[in-house]
Amino acid sequence: MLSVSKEFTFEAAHMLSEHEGECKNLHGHSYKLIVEATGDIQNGMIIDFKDLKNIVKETIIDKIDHSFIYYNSSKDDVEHKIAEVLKGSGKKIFEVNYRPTAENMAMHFYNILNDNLKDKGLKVVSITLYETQKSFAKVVG
Ligand SMILES: Nc1nc2c(c(=O)[nH]1)N=C([C@H](O)[C@H](O)COP(=O)(O)OP(=O)(O)OP(=O)(O)O)CN2
Ligand SMILES: [Zn+2]
Repeated sequence: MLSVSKEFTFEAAHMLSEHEGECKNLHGHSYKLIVEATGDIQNGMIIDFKDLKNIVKETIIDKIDHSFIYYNSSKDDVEHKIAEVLKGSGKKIFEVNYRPTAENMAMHFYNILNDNLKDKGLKVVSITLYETQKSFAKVVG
């Protein structure tokens, strides 16, 4: 199978309130997202890398970069208070209905991109999301 991939980076903060270790604290990551897509070849390309970049930027990166990833059904009141303060002062929040682990975020990004690329006759082969240099989650479609 022939595919194309593009890498993206973004910075974001989150907290894993249920985590028993350090990750229950508010902290940030320099995330790396790798998007792999496939489809028929037209003019020698599955999709122009520039077009793939624009889709991923518009649907994900621009919304999440330098944000607080806020789990809106968190059982942790502190998380809601942080989000409230940030929202109240016009700071950037990326609101989700799941605990923002690498696994859940990778699944969310897979669904967003699959929906968007479908219109162009393309399919997401895999989404890889690095949370740290050594830890990542991967979804294979
Ligand atoms: N399966 C998962 N485990 C953990 C996740 C996750 O999303 N999925 N996330 C975290 C924390 O967000 C944490 O910030 C990252 O954890 P970790 O890889 O342990 O980070 P370290 O930099 O400490 O890694 P080392 O390899 O030990 O340096 C926790 N777990
Ligand atoms: Zn983390």
